[in-house]
Amino acid sequence: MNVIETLKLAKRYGRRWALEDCTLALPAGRVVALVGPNGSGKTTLLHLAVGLMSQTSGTVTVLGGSRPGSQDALDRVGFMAQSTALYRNLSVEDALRVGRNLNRRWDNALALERLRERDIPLDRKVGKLSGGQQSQVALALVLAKRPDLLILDEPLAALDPLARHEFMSALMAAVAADGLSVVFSSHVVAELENVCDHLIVLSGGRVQVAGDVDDLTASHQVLAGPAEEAGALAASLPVVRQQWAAAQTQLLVRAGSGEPLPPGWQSHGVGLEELVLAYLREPSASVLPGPRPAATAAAESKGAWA
Ligand SMILES: Nc1ncnc2c1ncn2[C@@H]1O[C@H](COP(=O)(O)OP(=O)(O)OP(=O)(O)O)[C@@H](O)[C@H]1O
Repeated sequence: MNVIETLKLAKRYGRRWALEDCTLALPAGRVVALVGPNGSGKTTLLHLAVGLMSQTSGTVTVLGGSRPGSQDALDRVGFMAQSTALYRNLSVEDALRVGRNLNRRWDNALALERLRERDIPLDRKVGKLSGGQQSQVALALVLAKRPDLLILDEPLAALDPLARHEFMSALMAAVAADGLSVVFSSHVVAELENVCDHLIVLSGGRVQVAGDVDDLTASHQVLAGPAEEAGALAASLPVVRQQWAAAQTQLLVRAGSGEPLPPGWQSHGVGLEELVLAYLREPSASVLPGPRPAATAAAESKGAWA
């Protein structure tokens, strides 16, 4: 099952396209990182997936075919907006009460346990808590919905490094305990490595990279060697990014040809951060090896997109 599936999804604000020709299939059971520069369309994509706005064209479904905003999706999708969107004048206890009244699958005991573990006082007004505590309250509330899919829009943006670490630990513990699927957008590229197992990079409203992290890192490598031979080598390989340092050149390439490297050249593997930064710096480079959405396959078999 795909937890989010889009087919040629597009959104226009006035005359400006925020998202274009977006075809994705995000498999269940993964922690998906959605990365891209400011204004690349991350929030737009997430808001379309939770049904907070409607698309200009194309389709989007969640959890194997539900329409965003439908009762099934409302019950099973948890969403944490960019600004945690809590009522600042409510006490934590009252925020729990509101959640309990609004959600059919609400697990109050789970929320209380999470808050107690983090020493968050239930009688304190949400607005009087620190930013880190507020994000922990928001996480406790959204997890109390017992979602099958959790969508988080830049959950780390306002947090210091320690609070970021605590937030991600709490999130990963919940993923391990409940097996839920997570999609989150983030600018904190350095911290994705140990967290996500699927990656989407958006650039200028278009999908630039999509795939499982293991596949992406296995299908790229860095070649380093003398600058004078770099041109000929680069011409024969799919180069994502080329960098120069003194007499050395580094090429980040997609799966090499298997041909032996010229003398003086070495290759090594690539980490997720290096890979993401290379694609962010080269918006014209693209790799889309992710699984084909079922909807795409169905449409193609009917000749709809021929
Ligand atoms: N309500 C709106 N009205 C008009 N244009 C909008 C609106 N919301 C977003 N946009 C534009 O759509 C594009 C994509 O915005 P979006 O917020 O989806 O990007 P983002 O990748 O989430 O950015 P950031 O990382 O800064 O949060 C941007 O050019 C933005 O200016």
